[in-house]
Amino acid sequence: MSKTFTREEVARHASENDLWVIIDTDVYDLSNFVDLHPGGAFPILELAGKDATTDFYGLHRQEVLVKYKRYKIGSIAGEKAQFSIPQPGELSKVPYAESSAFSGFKSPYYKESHFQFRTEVRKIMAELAEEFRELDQTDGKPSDELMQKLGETGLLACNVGPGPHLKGINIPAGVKPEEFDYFHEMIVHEEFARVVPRGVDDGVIGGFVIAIPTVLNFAKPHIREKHARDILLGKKRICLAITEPYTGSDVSRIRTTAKLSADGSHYIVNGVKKWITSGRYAQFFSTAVRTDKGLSMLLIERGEGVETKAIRTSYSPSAGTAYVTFDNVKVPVENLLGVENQGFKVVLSNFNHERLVMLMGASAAGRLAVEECLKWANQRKVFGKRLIDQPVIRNKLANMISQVEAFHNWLENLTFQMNHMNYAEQSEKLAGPIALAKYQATRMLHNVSDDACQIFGGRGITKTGMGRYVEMMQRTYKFSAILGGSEEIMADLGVRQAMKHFPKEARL
Ligand code: HEM
Repeated sequence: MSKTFTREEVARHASENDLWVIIDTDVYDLSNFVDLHPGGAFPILELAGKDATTDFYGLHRQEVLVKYKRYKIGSIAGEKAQFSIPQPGELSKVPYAESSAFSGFKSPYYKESHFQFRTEVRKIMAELAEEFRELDQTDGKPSDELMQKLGETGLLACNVGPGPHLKGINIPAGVKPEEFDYFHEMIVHEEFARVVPRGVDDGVIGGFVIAIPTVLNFAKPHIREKHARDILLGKKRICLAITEPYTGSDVSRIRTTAKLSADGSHYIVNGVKKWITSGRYAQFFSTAVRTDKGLSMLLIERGEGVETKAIRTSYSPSAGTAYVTFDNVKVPVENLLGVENQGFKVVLSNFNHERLVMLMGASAAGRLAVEECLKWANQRKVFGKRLIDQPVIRNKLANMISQVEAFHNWLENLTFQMNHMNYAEQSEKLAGPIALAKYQATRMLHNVSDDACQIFGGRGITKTGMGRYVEMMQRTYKFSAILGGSEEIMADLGVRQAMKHFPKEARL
């Protein structure tokens, strides 16, 4: 049992060398920390021996108390704590912090297994949270151990939807592969977005999510057998190499060539690729090339003639964004993905899923901004009042909440359609709505991020501390508006797809 003290006892420890403070009902001995304190000694000295709760929560995130729990020596006798530190896996009780089904509202979409699954995934992610955050601060590479841990927990494989690739995978909460659906997948992306800074997330799963389906669905069976499992278990890494300096969304204009050797045993690949997410870390490049009569996809293994160098983007070096050069790279013909000259089919095949993944992450990112702002507005005091007591702040929050909720409801509908349509129907009916939803998602992020930053003020543009999430969001949300089909192309595609189904007989 932890020690208890009276407030009078704490008050007796009020000098620089013997310095205790009370935060909520816990007592901290900061004598050895005062000179190490990142905020300097002065603010703590002023509160030596006193209750520092209000000042503490005005300046620190609660996670600081978890990180420095070694300084806690006990609690105040007979007093009940006002604030609780969430346990791993626990859902937030802040209004709108969880989607409605997870905050006590009725929903037609989720079964018991989804609730258990979220709890387990949240626990796993909580264990890794500090490591992810540090990667964003240090611009580090997601380590092999981290990738393997994600692989072992089954979470990497759960990032790419339901399907035969889940056979033999240890899915959290004991979900059976045949039970796993797109709502389970949504939960995975939401939980990643809650914990993993956006750029780091791209370094960890961004490249993988868009590339592994090309192997699972189009590689020759023996090539799939040889590599897919290692990639799903985080032992090897893969990226998708399509865009080039000359062409982003306009895939038909790529210039990288693959010429068949005279004996027909391999292709010789030459060309360059740009903005390749996690390319710096990848052993495999699922690559769009120009063959004699069209576009083809090849699985290229890192080796002689393959070079990657870092592109300095604004979100995070941890994303491993690369400029890739292929210089006379020999690729065995068996590494062809799909059919020669029909690579477009491979490229297009995963667009709906890739965008859906981005929507799921975007939804959770917007929601987390709401939670952060509600907490901050409730605890931050200015001009003698809490921020939430200012109508202008409540108006911004209303704007944020309504956009997040509206978007999430659409997303749940689309996810439901994914669960109940076969691949052909998904391709036929969902490309337009998913494109429009992506357009809507990134407009939502733009607005939410802007409001959140104004609510957090200087902290919203500071990488560490109270506003670190909002700063990260400001710095990264644009990536979702550009990658996976730019906002403008998404909007246009959505309307063009709708017009394909416009009835000829309809007139105003
Ligand atoms: C358990 C006790 C405490 C711990 C572990 C702690 C730890 C920290 C840490 C890690 C930071 C850096 C946060 C960042 O990244 O921006 C910080 C900043 C700061 N702390 Fe503390 N602190 C404690 C108590 C206090 C108390 C009692 C005060 C009194 C007011 C205080 C005042 C400050 C100030 C003024 C800053 C700078 C905040 C800013 O840059 O906006 N701290 N503290």
